[in-house]
Amino acid sequence: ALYSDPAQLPQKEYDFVIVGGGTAGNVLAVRLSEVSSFSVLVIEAGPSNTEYPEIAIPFEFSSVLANPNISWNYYTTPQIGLNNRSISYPRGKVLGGSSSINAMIWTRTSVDDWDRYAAVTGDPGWSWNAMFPYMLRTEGLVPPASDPTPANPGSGEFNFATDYGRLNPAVHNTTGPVNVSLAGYPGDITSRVFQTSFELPELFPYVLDANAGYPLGVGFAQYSINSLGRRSSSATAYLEPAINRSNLDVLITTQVTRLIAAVDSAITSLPTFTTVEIAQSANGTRYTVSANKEIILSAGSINTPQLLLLSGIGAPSALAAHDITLLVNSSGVGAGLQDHPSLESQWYVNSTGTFDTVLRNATLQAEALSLWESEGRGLYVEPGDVQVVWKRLENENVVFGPGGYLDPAAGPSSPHIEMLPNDGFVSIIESLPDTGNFLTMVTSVVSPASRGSVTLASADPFDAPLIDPGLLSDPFDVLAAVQSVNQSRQFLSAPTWDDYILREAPDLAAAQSEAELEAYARNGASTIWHPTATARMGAPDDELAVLTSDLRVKGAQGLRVVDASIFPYVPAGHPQACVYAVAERAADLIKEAWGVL
Ligand SMILES: Cc1cc2nc3c(=O)[nH]c(=O)nc-3n(C[C@H](O)[C@H](O)[C@H](O)COP(=O)(O)OP(=O)(O)OC[C@H]3O[C@@H](n4cnc5c(N)ncnc54)[C@H](O)[C@@H]3O)c2cc1C
Repeated sequence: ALYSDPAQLPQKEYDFVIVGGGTAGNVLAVRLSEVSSFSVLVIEAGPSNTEYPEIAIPFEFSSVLANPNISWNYYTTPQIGLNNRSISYPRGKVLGGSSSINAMIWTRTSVDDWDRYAAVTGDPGWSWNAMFPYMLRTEGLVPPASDPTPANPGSGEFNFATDYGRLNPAVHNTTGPVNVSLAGYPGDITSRVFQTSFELPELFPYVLDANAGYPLGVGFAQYSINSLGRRSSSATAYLEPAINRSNLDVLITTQVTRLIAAVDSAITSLPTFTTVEIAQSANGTRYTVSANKEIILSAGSINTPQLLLLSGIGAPSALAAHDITLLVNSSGVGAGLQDHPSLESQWYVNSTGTFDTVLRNATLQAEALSLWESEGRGLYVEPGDVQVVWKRLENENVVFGPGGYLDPAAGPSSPHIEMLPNDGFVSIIESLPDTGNFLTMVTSVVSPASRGSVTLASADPFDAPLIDPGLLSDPFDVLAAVQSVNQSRQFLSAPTWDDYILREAPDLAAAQSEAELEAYARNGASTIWHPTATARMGAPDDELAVLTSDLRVKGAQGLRVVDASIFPYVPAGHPQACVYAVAERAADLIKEAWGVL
């Protein structure tokens, strides 16, 4: 059942206490409560997703992510690589967590990404082949909104209405909880993006399905969106159907303030975490709830390291600075934050068919919203993009050759760069100009070399931690960001764009020399919101690994981390599908540990 007041909770003890009803937390809640003898409590700091119906509208995601009632409203520290700018750093604070506020792009990344996780942890269970069944388990592929025709491979000329060679059904599952679909609205540029892969096949080959482990090329993006054009989140896909289970309780609008080790911990060699302290506000009453079996931290890549530190798990100096008693010496907590720097570059286009036209016209917006509501059709069923381009750097041999950079990508199947062609003006920094129609290339460095950190600003759990993603702090990432702009220009040089592209937006047009492009990147870059690796798993002898490969906190008992913090490297793609798959595997690891699998 759902509770919003800790005083109303029917039990003080559960087998499993899950901290965070977000992407991973809800998967665990549902999988663990499948075992009728387990009792499970989820504690979520934010409200219920059902109180915010706009969460369901894909096209509204940019206002949803900025809604202060369902986000932690974080900012980064001044970023040296971004000319000392502090940038907004939204994280979901609502049931579903960031899966309720994200841009819904669904990518499993590459074979090499997963095989690297297996290699660095020494656990073959994290390899692509071993994780593939979990990627399938979480997914329920459905036809896109307003497009119920089954897949029908085609090639060459692209016709949105009849050509469905847009994914490979053999690598998908139709029966899992999260609805995944292709974009349900054709947009203005879809056929030209597709055509580019035929006009420049050496540079931008067509890839039928980027979720088959080999993403490089131009392909149709997949989204966590259902056939009615509604967002599918861990709240709607996992939690809602299970919320009435008698062995599952969910407590919302309540923050876990620290984890408490059992008093008799001192007599065992490792502290055993058995209890969570919770509160609804900084000065509110503190309550406690206990876990008979395990506490599972699924608070996300910012709040998980914050909670570990607040609970005495971290580097001795980081804890001493805030007078927190050290229980577990773990210097990797918060240390390895990795994120994807992104840039938005705009071109003026010779069309009125982009979404800019709708965004400037309240009547058209109301019509689009009503079409979405009544029929699940039209512009509002997708977030503004349809396809995605995954690329490695040009002149790789030069970039990574003798005297060059170390290649931060996991291997040859992993991209360095992502390009997302958007059907209108998209910018985190500027608002929509009064006139003109646009194409935006949202580009990101998806295999970055930079790393940053999450540290405590104070010992008060209601204070935001210090978030330093280190964006563009490594020179390789600057080079890759510059190349992402060069490659966008190359992409739009295909003949199919000749009668469509008018000119570059002024700030882009001014960025021509290497130095100008670097300045353009540093002035314009932000994040595509993929922080990871703040409590990473690793091999037993890896001192900076916070977790063993079965996601237990090293040096402690009774405590696991299951969320985006666990990745040793940021996945070279959008991480949500990876987080779901990790949580599915984690549920099996936990069931196995307690003898029910
Ligand atoms: C704006 C945005 C856009 C994105 N776009 C995409 C995309 O298009 N595709 C993609 O694949 N990925 C995207 N991502 C990333 C992806 O959504 C995340 O990597 C993923 O959802 C993280 O899952 P998680 O379980 O680690 O954390 P979350 O889903 O964030 O869950 C953590 C939960 O824990 C709760 N919590 C935190 N601290 C506490 C506490 N102390 N007590 C109680 N509860 C707590 C939070 O409120 C939250 O609900 C995006 C992210 C954002 C923010």
